[in-house]
Amino acid sequence: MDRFYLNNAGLYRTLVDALDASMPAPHFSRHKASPPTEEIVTEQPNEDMVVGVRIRPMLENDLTAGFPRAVHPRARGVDGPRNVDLHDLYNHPRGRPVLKSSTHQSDRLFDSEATTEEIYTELVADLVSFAQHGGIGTLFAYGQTGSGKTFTVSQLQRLAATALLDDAALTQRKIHITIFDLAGNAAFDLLNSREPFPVLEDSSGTTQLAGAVEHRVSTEDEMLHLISEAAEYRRTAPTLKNDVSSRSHSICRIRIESSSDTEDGLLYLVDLAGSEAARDVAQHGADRMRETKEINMSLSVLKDCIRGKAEADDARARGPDQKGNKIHVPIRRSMLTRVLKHMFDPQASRACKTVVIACVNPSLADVGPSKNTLRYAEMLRVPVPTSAR
Ligand SMILES: Nc1ncnc2c1ncn2[C@@H]1O[C@H](COP(=O)(O)OP(=O)(O)OP(=O)(O)O)[C@@H](O)[C@H]1O
Repeated sequence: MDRFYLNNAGLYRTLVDALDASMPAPHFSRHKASPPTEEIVTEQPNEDMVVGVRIRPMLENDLTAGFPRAVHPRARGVDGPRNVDLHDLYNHPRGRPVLKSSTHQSDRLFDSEATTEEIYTELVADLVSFAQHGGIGTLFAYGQTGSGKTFTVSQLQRLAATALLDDAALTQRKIHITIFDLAGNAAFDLLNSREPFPVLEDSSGTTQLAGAVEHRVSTEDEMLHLISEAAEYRRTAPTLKNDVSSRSHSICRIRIESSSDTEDGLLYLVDLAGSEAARDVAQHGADRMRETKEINMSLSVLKDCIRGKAEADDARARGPDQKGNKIHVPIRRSMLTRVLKHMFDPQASRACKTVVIACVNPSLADVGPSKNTLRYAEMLRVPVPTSAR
């Protein structure tokens, strides 16, 4: 496929340049929330579940190989700067290759030149403050291997550490950090030499990280040091797209002790394992194939849980006779969703806010996985009703 793209790079550029950027491209259908009821219900984006897209810059090896850029922010003024255009090239059996374009929606878009500081300010600072006030804030970075997830999350961890330990009011409160890896059905403590530990459920159904060491931190330097130590222990393996690809989900959990009787605030920063195409692992044998299958399964369960919870909330907000309680959220189907059960459990009482950053590599070489990432991101967006009369 790479050869096909490179051989037709000139034609591809001509076809993309000839497009009218102000016209919306046909976009993939997005799964809608529940069908309308007799009441009039207006919808707005779900503020508790924000989906952003980060387009990483083209890297030196994409540019030197000659791959054009295939992912672009939609021109401002038509459907706003939040949407992304993606142009793929298809081999036509009876003629020259044809361009197939699609537009994908997001709540917030960060193009290649955006800095992680901007992402922090616009999306993550709110989660940190929410956790400081006793809520549970969770950030996920999702995307194909080599799309910039680890780059993004590692910088966000540092920015969050600075914000938390810079805050004078908070220095009175105790802050604890745990960083661990989930690979298949096993959990490993990245702040204890990658020691495995069990994930258990207590009698009240709450997930417990039995044996994972929680470190109390009092200064920014202490926290940054622990974050660097954990990065050293992360499980990585080379893929076609990334020499140090993360083959596990890495979870940084920061607990902020409450100063009153209320529950402690929690902040989860999750760097998900790269969704990797089968062709990337084919040359690495059966173990890697199994690992990739497990990763893709857990990412699919994560999507089902995020959607299931949002749909249950949505149905409940639409009225008591809706089927909110009957929507199945498959929390138990993967270790990742069991660990993050608090987010998905329709019966959970604690307030949660979630941000997903879908990371994409803009190169034409990765256009297929980028499309999958953008579709995945769209599926996580479940609008909420704002009013009913
Ligand atoms: N916004 C960015 N600016 C500059 N370089 C970036 C950016 N995002 C990613 N990169 C670079 O791209 C490469 C791949 O990034 P990274 O390792 O974060 O990908 P990943 O999505 O975590 O991959 P995997 O899932 O395989 O672990 C790295 O060399 C990283 O430095």
